[in-house]
Amino acid sequence: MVERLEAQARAGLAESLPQWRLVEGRDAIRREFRFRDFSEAWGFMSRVALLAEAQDHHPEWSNVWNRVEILLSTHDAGGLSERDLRLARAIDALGAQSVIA
Ligand SMILES: C[C@H](O)[C@H](O)[C@H]1CNC2=NC(N)=NC(=O)C2=N1
Repeated sequence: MVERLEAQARAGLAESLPQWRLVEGRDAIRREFRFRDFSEAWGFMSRVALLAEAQDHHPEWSNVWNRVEILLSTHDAGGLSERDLRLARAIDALGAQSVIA
């Protein structure tokens, strides 16, 4: 059973994951990544897909050419859990290499 995040972890989100934003109307976080072109965006998505499989935790996402939008929430918990934070941190580490600032 996956537990939803406690108040303390929520309060620290802005500091622990500064590039992610809470989604309005839903217990989820999102971040948009931009790359040089589609090929780099797709390469990033491939790496994220492998991560997601390894963590058995999967993003809701979309891609438009060089943009990748990722939303994280834990379906099994009905909202944010530590699993989302763990995946977000790992995605940040991947995305840092090729994102256009
Ligand atoms: C059975 C399997 O472990 C679960 O369905 C996993 C798979 N990936 C998942 N991904 C996300 N985002 N939330 C989940 O609750 C979830 N559950």
